Amino acid sequence: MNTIHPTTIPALNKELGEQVSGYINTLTKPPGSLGRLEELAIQLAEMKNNPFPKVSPAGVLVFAADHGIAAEGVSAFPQEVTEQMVMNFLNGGAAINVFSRQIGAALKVVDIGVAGEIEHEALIVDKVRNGTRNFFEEDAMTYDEAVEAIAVGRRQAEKLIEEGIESIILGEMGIANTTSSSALLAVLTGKPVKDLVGYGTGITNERLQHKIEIINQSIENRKADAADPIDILRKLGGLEIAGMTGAMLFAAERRVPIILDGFISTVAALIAVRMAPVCAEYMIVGHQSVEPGHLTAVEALEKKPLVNLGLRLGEGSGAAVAFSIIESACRMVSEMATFESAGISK
Ligand SMILES: O=C(O)c1ccc[n+]([C@@H]2O[C@H](COP(=O)([O-])O)[C@@H](O)[C@H]2O)c1
Ligand SMILES: Cc1cc2nc[nH]c2cc1C
Repeated sequence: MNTIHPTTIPALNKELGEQVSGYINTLTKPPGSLGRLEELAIQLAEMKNNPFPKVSPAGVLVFAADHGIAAEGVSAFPQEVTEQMVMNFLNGGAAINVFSRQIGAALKVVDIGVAGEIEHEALIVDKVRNGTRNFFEEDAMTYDEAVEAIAVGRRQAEKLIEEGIESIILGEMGIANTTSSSALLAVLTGKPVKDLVGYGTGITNERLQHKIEIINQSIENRKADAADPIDILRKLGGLEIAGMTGAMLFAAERRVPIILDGFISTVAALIAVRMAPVCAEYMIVGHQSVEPGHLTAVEALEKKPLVNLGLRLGEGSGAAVAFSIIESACRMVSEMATFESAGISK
């Protein structure tokens, strides 16, 4: 049996945070006037153990996988779209390609569990299996498969971090993964499914009711142990979700700031945090997704999204758009003049 890699995530350097907070008050602006940018700058300094942290260049890791639960008619799109969108990522035409180029981020696409076989020189194939099983009928993954998918995430994050990225965005692509994420979140938080489920890629109201019923019945069928994040993940999860969880744990171990995207990414984050609570300290929620469960997941992490732009795409797109705000926080500390250096009276 595979075993989960033990995590050794360092605590934040709070003492340095205090010093950076003092320094920010010497910059040429009324104290506190840069609001959340000031909080971000302090949090990043504490994460990176550096008073002048950098988040550029960012790395974007997109994990793609299929879901057996798609067979229950829970998405507005057919399963093949997962594979087709992977080709679009590889050809540079998806939203995440555009936004990654805009922020100068390296983008890697990992096939961790797409149903079909995709061949492309730029695709990282690190596949655990060809999609999860239909969790309405059986466990989505075996214990070994879930642990392997987490290990894939760790391995791919390590490769990207070794290339010198200063922050990481985890994105995903997987038709039906809002169904999986809603089921995971319901068991993780104990909240009613109907309060968490949304339209995903754009289903009708009628289908939404069907999606809620499928999730409720699946939760009853699978009987996941609410106190065991791996049991929940393997029974109701997705391979790309497990991959993101593993990548987040690894990034936190290396003190690399993690920028969360939407609903699926934040549910993966909550699993990582249930496995290793200190991991939450390394996370920043980039944006608030339209998917209703997202806010529940964000609140469970005790976070606040940076922006709300009405996005519900996934791929890491919202995190990439929010990245510039985080970059501004870094530049504020490293580039602004102090009252003393600028000769301005306090
Ligand atoms: O990130 C989000 O908040 C988000 C919200 C709704 C949909 N998505 C994306 O849409 C796909 C899942 O939607 P669905 O309807 O097939 O479950 C998957 O590829 C996600 O990346 C993503
Ligand atoms: C076209 C399309 C693009 C996506 N990107 C992430 N999830 C997606 C789902 C669909 C349907």
